[in-house]
Amino acid sequence: MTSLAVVPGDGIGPEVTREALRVLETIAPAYDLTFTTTEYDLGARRYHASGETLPDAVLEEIRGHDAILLGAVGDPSVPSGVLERGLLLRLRFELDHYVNLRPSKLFTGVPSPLRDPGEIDFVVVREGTEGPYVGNGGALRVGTPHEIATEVSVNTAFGVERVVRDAFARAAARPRKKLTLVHKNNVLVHAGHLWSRTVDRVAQEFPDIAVDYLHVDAATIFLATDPARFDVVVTDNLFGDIITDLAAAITGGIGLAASGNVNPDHTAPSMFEPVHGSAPDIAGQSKADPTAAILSTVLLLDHLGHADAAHDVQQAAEADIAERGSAPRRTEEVGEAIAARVAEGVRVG
Ligand SMILES: NC(=O)c1ccc[n+]([C@@H]2O[C@H](COP(=O)([O-])OP(=O)(O)OC[C@H]3O[C@@H](n4cnc5c(N)ncnc54)[C@H](O)[C@@H]3O)[C@@H](O)[C@H]2O)c1
Ligand SMILES: CC(C)[C@H](C(=O)O)[C@@H](O)C(=O)O
Ligand SMILES: [Mg+2]
Repeated sequence: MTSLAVVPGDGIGPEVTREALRVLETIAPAYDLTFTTTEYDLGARRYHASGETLPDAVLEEIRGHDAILLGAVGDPSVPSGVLERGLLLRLRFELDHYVNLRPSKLFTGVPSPLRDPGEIDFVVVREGTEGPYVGNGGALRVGTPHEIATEVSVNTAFGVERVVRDAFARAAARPRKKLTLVHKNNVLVHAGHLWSRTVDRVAQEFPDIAVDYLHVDAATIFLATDPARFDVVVTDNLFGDIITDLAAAITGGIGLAASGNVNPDHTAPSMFEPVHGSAPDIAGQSKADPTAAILSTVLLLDHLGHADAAHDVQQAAEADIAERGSAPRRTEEVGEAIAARVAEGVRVG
């Protein structure tokens, strides 16, 4: 019995989460899995009704689950940052999701905007609990011409080392055995040198891994011109946020990009969600591609130790992606098609 906390959230979040759950329910019987789901009404509606973003008691309830499936958070009716920080980042921080795992693969049949993309298959290991995201800042003389705003990036030896170790272990398990540190150590010398020194030190324990370094600005050049050079990328919270939207764009779009907020030590449930946001511009119109949410369930299944089930869902999604034409499909059509392929694969297998 696997207990899932489900946070559909805002905008297209509920639309894509519904399809992800449909696929999980389809794969479950083939592997004798049982998912019990508890849905949490968190996001803009709750905020307007009660002023709450993530009450402590709800956080503790969520903590009691095996994993979390999240849709997206954020709404134009709520001041920017309230839900993003108060709900999404709070979950990542409180549940110690220090590995934000974001795989990027150019699937067969997907047109890349790059003229000559080559083979794109890399994973970004984005630090998830530190950096400029920690909320260490403030503003003075707000609204005056003399306003001063700070947002201090916090990087600890402990936090950097644990995510760097995780990235090396992932690189060691992949055939190309390459790790690229992406930072900006020519300018952000305090944080950057901590990251570089940590990578150099941990590298000594992984002599088979080829280690590379790119400044983040140059990394965007290579993501657009030679993405095949990347295998495992390790980077800080903010750089990882930015380069993974670019990574999604070069591999067919944000509708295909999955992520896991992973607590590798299993001291709290990990959380799986598409890389994209609540997309208010298309919300409520069944236009959202649920593939990213469905591929996030692959990461969820893998994390919970159900590699075979994960493989089946991945295959079903990739088969659908390979054969989808350019005609727009409704959100539920895509979910139903992938679920049907899961069911078919299950029957055949
Ligand atoms: N993890 C999250 O919950 C998360 C991630 C990013 C942004 N956000 C929040 O979402 C809100 C909107 O942010 P944004 O506009 O910068 O980013 P966004 O990812 O929501 O949308 C960017 C563009 O991509 C499109 N898009 C996104 N997902 C899609 C899908 N599944 N299928 C088809 N098209 C899709 C949107 O229509 C939009 O044009 C903000 O409140 C932001 O803070 C939340
Ligand atoms: C909404 C925001 C807090 C979030 C982030 O910056 O991590 C989002 O952009 C993402 O990529 O998951
Ligand atoms: Mg982002």
